[in-house]
Order: sequence, then structure tokens, then C-alpha cells
Amino acid sequence: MQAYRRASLPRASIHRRNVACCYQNANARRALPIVASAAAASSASTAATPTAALEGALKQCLLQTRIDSGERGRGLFYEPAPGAEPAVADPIKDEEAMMSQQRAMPPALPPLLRVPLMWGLPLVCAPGQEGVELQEELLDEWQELNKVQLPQALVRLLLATERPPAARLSAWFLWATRSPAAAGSPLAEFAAHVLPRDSASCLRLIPTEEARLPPDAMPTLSNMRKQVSAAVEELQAAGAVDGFSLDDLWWAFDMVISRSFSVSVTDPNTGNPTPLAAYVPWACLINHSPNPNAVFAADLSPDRREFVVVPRLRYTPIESGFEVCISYGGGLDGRSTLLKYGFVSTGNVNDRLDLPPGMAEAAARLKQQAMISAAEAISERRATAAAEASGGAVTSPSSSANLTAAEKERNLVYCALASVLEAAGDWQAARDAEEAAGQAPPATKGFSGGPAPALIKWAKAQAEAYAAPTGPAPPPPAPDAPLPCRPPAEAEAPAGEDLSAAINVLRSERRRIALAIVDLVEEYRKQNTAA
Ligand SMILES: C[S@@+](CC[C@H](N)C(=O)[O-])C[C@H]1O[C@@H](n2cnc3c(N)ncnc32)[C@H](O)[C@@H]1O
Repeated sequence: MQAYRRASLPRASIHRRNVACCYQNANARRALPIVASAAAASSASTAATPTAALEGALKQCLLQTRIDSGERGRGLFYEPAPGAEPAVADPIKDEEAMMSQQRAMPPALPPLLRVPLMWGLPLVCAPGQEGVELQEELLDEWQELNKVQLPQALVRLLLATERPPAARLSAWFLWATRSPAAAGSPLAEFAAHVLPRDSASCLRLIPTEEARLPPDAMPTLSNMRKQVSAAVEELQAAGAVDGFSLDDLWWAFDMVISRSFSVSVTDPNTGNPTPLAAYVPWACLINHSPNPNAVFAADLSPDRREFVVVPRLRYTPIESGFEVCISYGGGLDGRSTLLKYGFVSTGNVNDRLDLPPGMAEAAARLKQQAMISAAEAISERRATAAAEASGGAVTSPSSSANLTAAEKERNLVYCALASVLEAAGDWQAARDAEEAAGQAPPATKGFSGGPAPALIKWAKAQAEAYAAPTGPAPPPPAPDAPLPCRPPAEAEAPAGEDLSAAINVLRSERRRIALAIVDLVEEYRKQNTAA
């Protein structure tokens, strides 16, 4: 353990601070067997007994967290130091604000996790000379601290800041985790004991598994594969991955694509913001939530060079035992998480149902009507305000009290339409329709007008299509059932079963949206029939 620390800690100040924190964290020791069992379960070839060095690293990095298994599989769970203040509550609803908070270095909250960047792989993504200089500095430091020498071909590739970051990081990751020359480094130890040897993403599905993907996922998957194949060829041609098999390379890409971080840092030499791609051991155990309770940041200043995860400010407090989750990216829908990471989440607000062409046309017509109605409503409000201001009676013939039943009914249509458009992801049109409908809640409204029969027919067909079982898949999970995941105990299950579970969640999410639309139009039909 001592040699390990000497070899890999970048700065004495970090050393002292982290060691102080780690001894307060009694949970780290308790969590270690999970690392071992998860590793053993997910790969027959990983070493079963964690080394003292790994145990030391675990204690040093996991400050207020422990590794455990929950509904998302293995992840990090909050375990505050006794007497610690919980994070304050003030939810940020806006995803954009949340992402920008994630990009900025968070203020000094007690971190949940802190990892020296040189234990991982910090890759500068800024093109040009500035990027090259910073990368050279980081590579020198990385080699010195890890007591290894990178092959020249790999160094050339890592300094080629114009090359795709995923390819450069994958080559570095492969060498750093599998090369005998790097054995014993913090990252190699971590990979050997903690990382799975099988795929998490859909990159390497076999044809029978692929056949069960939603049809609209295939073009994206082929595109991802083409990019990886091209990068693999490039790495081989550059001689940067000599001695590794094609299987090793795809594994490295898989690990990098599903487990590395993109983060903006300040270049310590120029003070400019610089994009950094980083593989960070321990931090890469944090699962995704579309509504995360933690954010991450990296600091490249020479006296720090660290990666931290802190509670997300202005979020509901994380309670002891809660899983710590970050966002893997804004707006990720089920299809993206399935393809890139091998899972889908229930209730993901980013999941949308694409409108088929006929429906899109009907929606466009309704949108046009909604805009006309909105214009009418605005002019009515203006007339009312003007009349009130002049002390006169409100005489506008289009005042809502004077609306005909047909006009009121039409407003209700926009309300229902807003819900349909929202489910389809056409936010602007949905807002227009809502505006036209005076923001009335759809549940209390009927539905009217020409497109309704087409809507009913289409929505039913959608719901039935998604409800239809395809192939021998397990039954869809109940809404509150655990998510498809790879908990240690199930890690040996064939990959196909994980995939079915993930696809079932995706399918049931889409069915949920389609059924919500059916409910809406059924409501209309009832009210329309009663009228
Ligand atoms: C960065 S790793 C997170 C740690 C991982 N759970 C582990 O045990 O090593 C990303 C992988 O975790 C899993 N994962 C992350 N977020 C998840 C979620 N919300 N639901 C299910 N699985 C998730 C997926 O397998 C994904 O490819």
C-alpha cells in the first residue's frame, strides 16, 4: 500500500487531506467485499482478492459513499460522516440550468468522492498547440506518478489532439489496464478487480439479441459501430495498440463509451476553459439518473489535479443510504441509454413517441388552428384590458362569457392537443396549443373537431403495437419493479436476458405514453357522445 501511494499520489497536500478523510470513512472497509464479489461475478478472469493497494485507494476516494447494490445494479450510496449537514433543498427544474451547474466547478460542499486525476486518464480535447502543450505536461506527470513509460506510438496518438477523443482514450485505457508494463498502477488494479469484462452497451450484441432491439434503434447502433470500427482501424494503423486483440479493443471502447466523463476544466497555463475527457476509477461506478442528486467536476490546477463528485446544490437532500446518481447527459432518452449504456429507466421524462406521418399532418393542422385561436384570445384580452382601463363595460363580443359552445369546445381541443404534442416531444407546438387553450388542465376537458377519429385510430394502433409481445421476452415489469441492471448476483446471466429486460422497459414506457393518449381521446369520445 505504501509503494502504491508513493507511486501514484500527485501532490502531498492531496495526500494529507485525503488520508484524513478516508480514515473517517469507516464504510469504505465494509464496502470492499462488494467490489470483490461484483468483480468475481461479472468476470471469471478478474482477480478475486483485492489487493491492499486497492483497499487503500477505495478508502481514499470514497469519502461519504460506499459501494452497494440497488435498483440500478451496483453503484455508490450516500453514507455521510456522523453529524454531517445534509445538502439543502431547492429543486432546479430546468435541465439546462442543471447541466450548466454540472459544467461549473461546484462550490465547496463536502465531496462525496474525490479521485486524483492521475489515477485515471485525463485527455485534453482542445485542438491546437494549447491542447498539445497541456497534454504533454499531463502525460509526463502521469508517467512519472504511475512509474511507467508509454510506447512512443501511443504518445504520438495522445498528442494528436485533432483525433477523436474516444479513440485516443480507448487506446490509452487499453494499454493502462492490460499492458504488463502498467500492472500494479491504481487504474490497472481497479480494472482487474472492479470492472466487468463483458459489454454494458449494445455495441457488441450478437444477431439474435440485435433482432430484439426496437427497429428505430438499429440505424443509430450501426452508426456507433461504424465509428468504432473506423477508430479501431486507425489505432491499428498507427501502431498504438500493438499486441492487443480486436476483442480487447472493442472492450476498451465499450468501457470508455459507457464509463468516461466529459468535463470542462480551466487550463492552468492559459486560464482558458478546456474540454477534458477523463476515465476516472471509482467515479465510474456512479449510475445515471435523469434527475440526479450529484454533480461532478475536475480541477486541473497543479496543486490539485483531482476529480470530485458533490451533492447537487439546490436539490432535495440526499438521505443516508440513497444512491448517489449523476446525469450522463441532458435529454438522454431510453433509446440512447439502451444503446450506449445497456439500460433504460422507467419514467424517463425524455422518452417520446414519434408521430407517424398522418398524425403529424393532423397535428400541423391543429397547430395552425391553435395559433389562430391564440391570436383571438390575445386580442380579446387586450380589448378587455382597454375597456377596464377606460372604466367602461367589457363589451368585446368575443369575451369568454360570450363564447359560443362551439368556440369553447374548440378551446378544449387545444388543451387535449397540447398533451398529445407534449407526449410527442413537440414542445413549441404544445406551448402554442396550451396558450390557445388558456392553460386549462386537460383532464377536465373534452376533445372535438375533425382530427379526433384519426387520433383515436392512430393512438389505438400505437398502443396495440407496443402492447403486442414480440418473441420470448419476459413479462414487462410493473411500474415500480426494479430496473434492468446488473446486480452482482445476476451478473452471470446471459447478456440476452439483460437486453430483454431493458427492451421491455423501453417498450412499456412507449406503451404508457400511447395509452395516455388513448385515455385522452377516449375521454373526448365520451364527452362528445354525451353532447
Ligand atoms: C458508469 S457505469 C456505472 C457503474 C456500474 N453500475 C457498475 O456496476 O460498474 C455505467 C453502467 O452502469 C449501468 N447503469 C448506469 N445507470 C443505470 C441506471 N439508471 N439503470 C440501470 N443501469 C444503469 C449500465 O450498465 C451502464 O452501462
